[in-house]
Order: sequence, then structure tokens, then C-alpha cells
Amino acid sequence: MLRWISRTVASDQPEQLEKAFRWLYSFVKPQSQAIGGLLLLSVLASMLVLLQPWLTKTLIDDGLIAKDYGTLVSVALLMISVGIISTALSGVTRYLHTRLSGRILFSLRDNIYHHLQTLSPSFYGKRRIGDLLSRLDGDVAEIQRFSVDSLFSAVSSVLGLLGSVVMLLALSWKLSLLVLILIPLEVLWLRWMRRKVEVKVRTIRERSSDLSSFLVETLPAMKFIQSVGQEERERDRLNTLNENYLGDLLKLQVTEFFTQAIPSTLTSLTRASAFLIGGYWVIEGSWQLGSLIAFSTYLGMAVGPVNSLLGLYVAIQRMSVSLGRVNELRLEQPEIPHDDTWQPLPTTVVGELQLTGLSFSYPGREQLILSDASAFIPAGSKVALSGSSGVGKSTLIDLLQRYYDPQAGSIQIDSIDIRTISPFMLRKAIAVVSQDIVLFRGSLRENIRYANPDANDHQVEKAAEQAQLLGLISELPQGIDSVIGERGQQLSGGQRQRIAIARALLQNPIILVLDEATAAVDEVTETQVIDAVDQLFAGRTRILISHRASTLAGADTCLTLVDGKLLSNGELTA
Ligand SMILES: Nc1ncnc2c1ncn2[C@@H]1O[C@H](COP(=O)(O)OP(=O)(O)OP(=O)(O)O)[C@@H](O)[C@H]1O
Repeated sequence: MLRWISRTVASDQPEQLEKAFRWLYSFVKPQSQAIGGLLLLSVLASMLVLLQPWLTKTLIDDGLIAKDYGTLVSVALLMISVGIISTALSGVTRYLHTRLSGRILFSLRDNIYHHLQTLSPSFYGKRRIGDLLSRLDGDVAEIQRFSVDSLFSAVSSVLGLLGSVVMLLALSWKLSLLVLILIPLEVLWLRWMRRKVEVKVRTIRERSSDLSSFLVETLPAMKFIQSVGQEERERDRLNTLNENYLGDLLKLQVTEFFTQAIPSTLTSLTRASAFLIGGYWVIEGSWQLGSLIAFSTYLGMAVGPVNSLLGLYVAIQRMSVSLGRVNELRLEQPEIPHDDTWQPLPTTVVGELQLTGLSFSYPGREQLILSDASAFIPAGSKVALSGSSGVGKSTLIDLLQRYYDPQAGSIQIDSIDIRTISPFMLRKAIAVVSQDIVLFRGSLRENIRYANPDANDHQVEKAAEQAQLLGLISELPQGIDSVIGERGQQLSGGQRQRIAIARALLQNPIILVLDEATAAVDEVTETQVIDAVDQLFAGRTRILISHRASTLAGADTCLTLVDGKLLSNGELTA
């Protein structure tokens, strides 16, 4: 079935699509009980709908025309009961349907988000966040809509179609031949239109990504845009993006209109023909009025499902575009693929580092950032790492945290190759405070606790005190429980740094890295921060990266990165 769907949908890579469908099916399968229950309710609802025109026919032919008052009353009562049951059924179905849809949507999104969490900083560096957002939000919702809504729409359409055709045949097999001409014509038309719809839908989704990317990029940069007076330019960019989006949306509307309009016109023609022929038979007296009315209602009811099934076809196209886009994310391989042989970091580790013959270049770039770099860092020492801008200092820390693996050489912590350790545990053991401090919307307390959610209030407050945050806390209206805005915009650089240090304290790392952490503060504040770090992290391995001599003063070892090699106290390390 999945293979059939993937082949039916116009796609450049049907195998890929089939795999994506299988993946999608893995989310639908656990809900099979709920789906089964809902399908049962749908079948019941479809049968009740099919019953109504037959009741009308009986009411007219056997009650009104036959002047049988008893039949009239009983059929009317039956119609009321069917109406009430249908309404109750639709309420229950809608509730269960929303619950089922929600479950599938959230598990899909959860799965993709989980996968995104395994990808390296390089991935985020090359991808537009707006595009990721649009895939995670719009595309995943589109897939979910299809996987639930379309399934039920397909089932009730097929049931409606079959039921109506049976009723039409029962009323007049001759007149029913009209439907047999109508359906193949509609299907032929649709096959012809399908490619056009797919191309246009993909363009729309890309336009929507462009818009999201624009907003994600410019909203946080509003202060900068205002400061350089470029508001109008950004408005123009937004206008262009809007116009492009609207233009493509209108093209899609026109294509979709023609995709649907031809079948609708054919339907109207068929209905009119049925009235002409059936009406003639009624006038002639060879057919009953109730049967003609019921026939025309069933004809409408047969065409409705055909249209929905045709709509479903468009929905499959739309969905397969979204599925393709989401699948692209799924196929992104983590830089460090999961390995079942990973060991936990032993609790005895003290933070001795041995870098041996490291060579590294970023994927897709030729330039070697590290070339046979080696160094030894004794446990508990304070190391100053310097080197000109862009030489690769932060890259070295990324290798230490295993966001990437070197192409040659190794990093050992307490003589254990870090490739054999779970990166999760390794990263927990290394706290990095950089210039770019991440703060989330939430209270100061929650932000300090972020790296160690199990820390109790007392530990958080102690860390805040040790990181000299008491001054800030006393200024805030609700103290440590005050909400600091997204990305901590209302805080000064020094205050943000102290929050990061308090966070690192709670993380209780074996190795602490300060990567240009104090570049944004004045030298007095910097001295205070470094003194605090030396005091609080005494006995742990500390790596300080800076361009300032004052930051690096007092280190046990000075490492300098030059042309991909590490010099220790000015000498090349073997
Ligand atoms: N994700 C990445 N993909 C490709 N190249 C990268 C990536 N990150 C950094 N680079 C490149 O690697 C080189 C080293 O960058 P890195 O940030 O490690 O330097 P740095 O010594 O820390 O610089 P600075 O002192 O200016 O912070 C630079 O040329 C940079 O452009």
C-alpha cells in the first residue's frame, strides 16, 4: 500500500518517499486501536447519512403519494431519531479525532526535534532557522493532517461512494450508467494535473520558509536595524517576500481550481442529465417522484466522495512535498553517530588532557584548522590558550566537547580516548562559558539551574552568591525569581557572564573553559570574574581563551595556536 502511494505520487525519488511513508506509518501504527474505533464510528455515520434519502423516498412514495398517515408519522419519527444520533455521533467523533490527530502530530514533531538535537553546530550554521521552523511547524502539521484527516476522509468517501452507487443501482441501473462515464473522465483529468500541483506546492512551502527566515533573522536584530536606519530596506524586503508568496499562492490556487473545476462541471452535467431523463420517466409514469428525488440526492452523495477522493489526491501531493522536506531533515546525519559501545565517564576522572597529533578541517572546507597539534594539560592546571583571531581556538574546544571528530590524532581525558565515552557525559563534565551566553525566557533561578535541573533552591542561591550575583538579585523586583527577558536583553554583559559562571558552578564540571568570556567587560570586572573563577574552580582544569594579556596572566601553562600547531610556553609540543 505504502509502495503504491509512493509510486502514485509524482516524485523524483520514489524509494526515498516510500521510506518516508514507512517512517510516517510507524507513528500511525501505535494508534491503530484509536483509529479502528474511529473508523467504526465513521462507518456508522456514513450508514446513517445513506439512510436519510431512502427515508425521504419512503416518506414521499409510501406516505405522501400513497396517502398513508401512519407510515408518514413513523418515517418522520425515524428521521428525527437518525438526525439526533448523527449529531451525537459527529460530536464524539470530532473529539476523538482531535485527540488522535494531536497525538500523532506531537509524536512526529518530538521525533524530528529529537533528531535535530543530535546534529552538530555546523548543521545549524548552514541552515536558516526560519526554514527549520517552517519544516518543523508547517510541514509536520501538513503531514499529520494528511495521515489522520485524509485517512478518515478516504474511508468515509469510499463508503459513501459504494453505498450511494448501490442505492443508485437499486433505484435505476440504467440511469446509474451516467456515473460510470463520469468517474473515469475525472480520474483521467486528475492524472494529467498532478505534476503541476506538486511543483507549485513545493514552491509555496519554500516561499513560506523564506518568510519565516526573514522574521527570525530580523526581529532579534531590530535594535541594530534601527541603529543603522535600515527599517525601510527591511520593510521592502518583507514586501518583496510577501509579493512572491502571494504570487505563487495565486498560481497554486488557479492550478488547484482547474484541478477541481473540471470534475465539478462534469458532475453538474451528469446531474442535469439525470434530471432530464428521470424527470421524463416520472412524467411518463414509469418512475416515481420519490425515487427521482432520492436518485438525485444519491447522485450528489456519490459525486461528493469522488470529489473528496480527488481532493485527497491533491492532499497526497501536498503532503508528499512536506514529507520530502521533513525527510531531508531526518536524513541529515549527526557528525557523531550514536555508538552502542560508548562508556560512561568514570567518576574518578580528574581532568588531565592529552591532545595528540590533532588534524582537523571542517566538512566541505579544505583549510586545515589544526595540523598535527599536540599538548598536555595536567589535571587541575590553569591554561591560557591564545592565538590570532580565526586561528581555531574555539574549534579546538568543539573537538574537546566532541561536536566534531578530528581527521587524525586523538584527545584523551585521564588517558581515556574521548571517542569511547558517551558525548552526553563528556559534555556535562566540561563547562564552557563563552562570550555568547544563552539565556532562556524564565526566572533568573531557572536560568542558573539550567545545566543542573536537580539542584535545589539552596544550591542555586549559593551558586548565585559565589558568582557575585547578589547585587543584581537585590535590584530585581522579585529577586532571584524575577523573569529575565528572552536572551537576557535587559542585563549587562558582566551580569550575563556571572549568570553563566553560576550555571557552570552548579554544573560542577571537571574542566572549565572560558572562551572569550570576559571580552565584553572592563578590566576591573574581568579581574573580579577571573579571581572568582580561580577561587571557585581551584583544583579543576581551567582553559582560558582570550586576546587580552590580563586574562591570561597567572596561568600555569600558555598554549598558543599558530598555523594549526600548539606551542606550549612558546615551544612546539611533541
Ligand atoms: N562550523 C564551521 N564550519 C566551517 N568553518 C568554520 C566553522 N566554525 C568556524 N569555522 C572556521 O574555522 C576557523 C577557526 O574558527 P574559530 O572560531 O575556531 O577561531 P578562533 O580562533 O576561536 O577565532 P576568534 O579568536 O576570532 O574567536 C575560521 O576560519 C572559521 O571561519
